[in-house]
Amino acid sequence: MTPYDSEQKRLDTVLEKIQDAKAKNKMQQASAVEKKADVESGWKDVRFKSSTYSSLFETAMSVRQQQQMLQERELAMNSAEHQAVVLDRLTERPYFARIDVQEKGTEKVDQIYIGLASFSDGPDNFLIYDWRAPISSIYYDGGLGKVTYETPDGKQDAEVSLKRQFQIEDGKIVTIFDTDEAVGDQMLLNAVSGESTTKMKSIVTTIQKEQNKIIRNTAADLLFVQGAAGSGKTSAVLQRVAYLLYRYRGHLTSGQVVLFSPNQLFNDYIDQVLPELGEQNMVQMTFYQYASRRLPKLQLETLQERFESQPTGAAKKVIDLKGTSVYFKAMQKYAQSLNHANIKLRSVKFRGHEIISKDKIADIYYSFNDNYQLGNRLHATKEQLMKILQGKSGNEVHADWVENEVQNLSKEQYDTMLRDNPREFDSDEAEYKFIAKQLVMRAFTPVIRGVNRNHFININEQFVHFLKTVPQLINLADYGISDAEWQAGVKHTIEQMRQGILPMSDMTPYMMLFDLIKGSRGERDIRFVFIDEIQDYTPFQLAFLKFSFPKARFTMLGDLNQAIFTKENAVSLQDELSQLFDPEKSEYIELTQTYRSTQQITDFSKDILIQGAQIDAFERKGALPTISVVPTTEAMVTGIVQQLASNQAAAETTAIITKTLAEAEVAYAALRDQADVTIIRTENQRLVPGTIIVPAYLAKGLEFDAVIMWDAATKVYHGDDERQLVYTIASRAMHQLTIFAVQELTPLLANVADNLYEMR
Ligand SMILES: Nc1ncnc2c1ncn2[C@@H]1O[C@H](COP(=O)(O)OP(=O)(O)OP(=O)(O)O)[C@@H](O)[C@H]1O
Repeated sequence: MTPYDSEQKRLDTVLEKIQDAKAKNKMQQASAVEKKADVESGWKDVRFKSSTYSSLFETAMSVRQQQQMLQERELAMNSAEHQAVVLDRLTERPYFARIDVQEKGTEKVDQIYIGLASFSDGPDNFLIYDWRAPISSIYYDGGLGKVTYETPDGKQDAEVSLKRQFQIEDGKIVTIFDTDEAVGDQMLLNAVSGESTTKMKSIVTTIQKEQNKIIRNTAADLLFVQGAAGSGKTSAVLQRVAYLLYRYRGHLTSGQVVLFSPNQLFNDYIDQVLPELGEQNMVQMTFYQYASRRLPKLQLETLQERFESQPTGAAKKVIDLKGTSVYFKAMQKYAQSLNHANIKLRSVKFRGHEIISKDKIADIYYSFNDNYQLGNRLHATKEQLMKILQGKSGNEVHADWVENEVQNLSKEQYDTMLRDNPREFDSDEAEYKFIAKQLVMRAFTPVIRGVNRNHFININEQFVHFLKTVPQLINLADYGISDAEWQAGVKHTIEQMRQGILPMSDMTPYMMLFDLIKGSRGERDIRFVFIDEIQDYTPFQLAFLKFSFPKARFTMLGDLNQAIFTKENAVSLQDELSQLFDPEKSEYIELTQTYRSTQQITDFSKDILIQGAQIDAFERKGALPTISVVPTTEAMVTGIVQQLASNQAAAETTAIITKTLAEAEVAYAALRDQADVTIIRTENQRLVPGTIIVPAYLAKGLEFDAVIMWDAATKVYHGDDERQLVYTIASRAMHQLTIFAVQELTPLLANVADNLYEMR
């Protein structure tokens, strides 16, 4: 029998067993549904009686029991349902690889078939191994011969005698491919040659050795991945989430994994990968969304505003300082000092009148001894304030307004207030008192809530006070900032805050200061935090995130070549991180091989950079990028329309990438009557199939078959600090890169070697 025949025979057997399992699963599901229906009918027996406290308690118990039973049944049903989904998936594609392994010390050679999920027809008889199982790692890690792999019990030695890859379609083996390398190049080429879609796909069959390291790392507190554009950072990290959910099954849920992504479009782009792998998506958000959730009342500067404001001179220096770890430390020092003086307060008011003055609150706040931490101090202050409020509310019963309100109650209102209370009072006075007390309590509720929510801390004033104190905490001259320049910055922030706006550079410090005053202990439930495009975060933001998720392990991905916001700061990022995380528990991995683009596009993009990190193109041939310098915008539009038609004929999805939103609008106005185009204006928009027009800062992390760069002229891209932006734009293209410039090509592209592009 040829290997092909014997593999097909085995496949037939496995598929049959999967069918059997499906039939069994159907029965389990039916019985789970039945049981759930039984429980649901039990609701009829739950009586709602509430005339006395004890019967209320009894009802609650019985409801609780019903809920618990329902939950259990639902769980059984879900796991049966989940199993059904897994079985369906396995029917479609049972496995994609096989390795023959002999573990050290044993005689037997095991045939390990690897697929998206495990499948066994009896205890310990695995017909398919999950790609995340410890032994499956061998497949990704190396070729034939001696190998070592990690198991939960430590390292295991083994010998690999066969590595085989399969392509299976509709239950038939289409190709078999034996290899002695990690993952055969041919297979990888097949995988990356496909056309782009609006959704990212999983890379489970072709994970590369270096990526496998990222995916399976469980030891590091900080895993830092530097990788060129298109080197599969995002892909690896999504596989890593799937791996972690598998590895810590039962102890980790997808809700305890957070991914900070560059923009909402990117969230959209990647949201199918985990479901495709049979897992639920983790929590995904942008830093901006995170901040907005925490500061709902303030209007935060948006990505567009941040990108397009491009401050220079002193303003830029001030902003840069606010992103440093020095600033972070200064803030911590400042917060400490609040234990002794300068806490900014607001009086507590009741019905428009001050009932506890700022001075009184300050007296309380500073009445606790020196070893109180800020959090305890605040807590103890709150307790005192509550006591005071309790006393005040007792006295308030006799106030005139209460008497007035009691008089003005309608009969319905009055009766509602008496509901569930014995109607007989000893005296009219007792009844009056009862009603009055309720009115007072109702009026005090917002006051109590306000105290509970720390409204007596004047965080805005406190923040401004911090800003004003900075010159005493940091030697501004070290950052080339004069006192006057700093004060001008403070003034700007105050003006913005008066309008309810918080500038981007103040956003994180503001949250941090409030957290410090509250003694916040962070979100301790979150176990893994992923940050994509790390080069766009400031050291302050990273320190803040570490503080906000104290129990989490961090995976940070970035490409220092693509730092479009922080620019030159990016290089020092690694040093900064070593201050935040124990170097012993930090791991740095570099991905240099790129998969996204053709060799021609990668070589071209690479040449845009000066002193860029290493980039190795994957050998996939394509057309040279083209550059057209045209006399007018009209000529550019004509050229783009032609290019779009030719891309469309080749079934390539195109993105027209502009520098700013304003340019995107110009492009859209010029093109919309001549071609079918959609403009992406904000990060909250959905990605759609077809040609899109998008500003560069929203295209981060995305990829397209073809990219057309809108107006790469000198007047648009002038500064050397825009080099990374140009690189980011060029590296979004998979197969085709077309660049237009009106009148004069930007010097940032003029230096690219002549043989790397075609001039049109
Ligand atoms: N091992 C792999 N097998 C097949 N395809 C891969 C592999 N790794 C990456 N790719 C593909 O390469 C492309 C780029 O990957 P990805 O978007 O993860 O890169 P990235 O490093 O996050 O890029 P960027 O920094 O530019 O956002 C994707 O289409 C992805 O599917």
